[in-house]
Amino acid sequence: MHILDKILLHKQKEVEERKGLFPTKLLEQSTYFTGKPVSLKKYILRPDKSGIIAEIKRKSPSKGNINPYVSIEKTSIGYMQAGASALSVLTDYEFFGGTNEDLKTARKFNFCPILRKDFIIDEYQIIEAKSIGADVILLIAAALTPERLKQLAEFAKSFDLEVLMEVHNEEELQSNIIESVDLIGVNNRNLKTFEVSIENSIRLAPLIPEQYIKVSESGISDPQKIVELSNHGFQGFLMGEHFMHHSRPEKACYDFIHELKVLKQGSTKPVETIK
Ligand SMILES: O=P(O)(O)OC[C@@H](O)[C@@H](O)c1c[nH]c2ccccc12
Repeated sequence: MHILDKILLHKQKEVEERKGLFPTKLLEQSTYFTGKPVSLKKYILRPDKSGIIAEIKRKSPSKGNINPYVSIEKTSIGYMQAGASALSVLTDYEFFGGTNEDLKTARKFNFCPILRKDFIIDEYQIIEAKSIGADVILLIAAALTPERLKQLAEFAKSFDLEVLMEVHNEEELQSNIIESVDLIGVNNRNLKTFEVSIENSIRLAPLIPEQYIKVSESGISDPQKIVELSNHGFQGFLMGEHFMHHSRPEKACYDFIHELKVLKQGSTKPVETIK
């Protein structure tokens, strides 16, 4: 059984359990139900930001423990101060060590778009995302049928949440081109082999219709790759491990964005004359 199937099987049980413990009536009392979400689409396009969606990931099935005791407060604030466009917070506990509390903490300390990174298979999880203060949800094409993906995307839109749809290949992309999706993310990580290659993003880029913001996800650790991906039309870059492996992820994020700025300036600055 592949890892995604394992995760989805567990997620079904987890969601049923949570529905009993925290009924939607209770979730709907959260103050976040009345607030307006912050738009990831807008933030990604802001010229003063890097386009980087910086992720908080404590552990993963491919790497095991990455930074299990990370401070959400310090990291999330530091990521945004470093110039990230948005935050992504894993809320899956079983496989990634994240919790809803992690996202709530990030929300408490930051005014910026926050992506709830989880495996969404049920409307209940969208209400939950709203109740903890998320602005964007992830829908993974490999985890859903096109019909189900459309239903969940429309449900999210009815709560003013934005939708990032994740695809791995042409087929997933082409069977899910729908209006209720705002951003399309190409995952560079093969979920079966865990191999990462940004060539996956580059291959799929021309097939993504203009109206979607293009996000390249996973395996990015070199600022030069961001420049390359930008040249192929990507505006958003989802990065986790490269920062999280560091004891101070926010510092790694700062250094990375600094390097990226220098690279970008280098390509536009006129050559200095030697006096
Ligand atoms: O840590 P990386 O290689 O920089 O990748 C970040 C992010 O793309 C990855 O965590 C991710 C992409 N899609 C997901 C779906 C669920 C959980 C995690 C993910």
